[in-house]
Amino acid sequence: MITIDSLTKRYGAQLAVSDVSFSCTPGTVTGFLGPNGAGKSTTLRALVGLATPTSGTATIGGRAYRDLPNAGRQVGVLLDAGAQHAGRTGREVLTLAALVLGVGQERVDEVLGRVGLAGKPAAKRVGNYSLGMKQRLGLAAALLGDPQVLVLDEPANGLDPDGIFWMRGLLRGFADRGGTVLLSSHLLREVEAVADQLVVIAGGRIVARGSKQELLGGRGTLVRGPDRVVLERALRTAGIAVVPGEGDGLVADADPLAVGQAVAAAGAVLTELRPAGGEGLEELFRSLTHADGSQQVQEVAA
Ligand SMILES: Nc1ncnc2c1ncn2[C@@H]1O[C@H](COP(=O)(O)OP(=O)(O)OP(=O)(O)O)[C@@H](O)[C@H]1O
Repeated sequence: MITIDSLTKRYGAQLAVSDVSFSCTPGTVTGFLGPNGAGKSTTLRALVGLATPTSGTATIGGRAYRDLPNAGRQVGVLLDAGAQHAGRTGREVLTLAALVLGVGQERVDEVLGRVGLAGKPAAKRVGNYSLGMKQRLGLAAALLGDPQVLVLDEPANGLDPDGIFWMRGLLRGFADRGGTVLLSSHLLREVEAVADQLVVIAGGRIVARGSKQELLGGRGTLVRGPDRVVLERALRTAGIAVVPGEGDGLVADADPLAVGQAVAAAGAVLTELRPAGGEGLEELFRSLTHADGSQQVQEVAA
């Protein structure tokens, strides 16, 4: 269990993180989302003892990271994949890490295979690795101690689509076996496919938090047709409440099957029928990641 409680971190006059609270439970993947400079890395660094909170706490299993006995056996951390020693081979990096952690050398081969670096890639110098290979090596190092918790900062950076798909499977499997995963990203869609819980940060503050279902699932069914008035009448006649949706759409308070049946019974025409929702968080996210880099912080119901 990861618990971030009223965490605030200042760097001089710069308030990097302000009163951030959330928790991550075993068996789940939590996506920690926010635009560049939002405070994700600072929060993760405070969690693993690399930044000292100005106030508040960040704990794992109720203890500060630096108070955990042999922390690497309990928490796998990947913060900066580029930080590996460029002159060592991938295998050497892991062999040294295994010595420090006190795990057997057979674990090195095991994790190399698990991240797809077994064989020739493991014998290459890290300086010659692509960013995607460095991410895989960083993940191998995080998994080496067979931890129950993973803390990963932008782990999909540099991975190609196959690599991203592979990583999702790995993280999902880790959580399904009871592990706790906290991963940061600045891309909503990247974590949506794997996370159960989402925490959105902007300008150092939490702006949305909840299960993926709550934040993206939305409620009701979005419908659109060539004649909005006819469509609305058909739904109301069937006893289905209707409110205006995005653009010229309508959001009906019923599941897609009931909505489709009501519309068919009235002989009305549909051009779109789908579960409503997601627009709120999408919209918030878009407004937080303007192309000009400006940020607007909005409070949304969490
Ligand atoms: N060591 C530091 N000294 C001064 N300011 C810092 C330091 N580290 C981070 N900051 C500032 O704190 C804020 C949050 O930065 P942080 O790196 O946590 O954001 P982030 O969400 O991880 O961004 P990115 O997606 O770009 O990595 C930024 O304004 C950043 O400039």
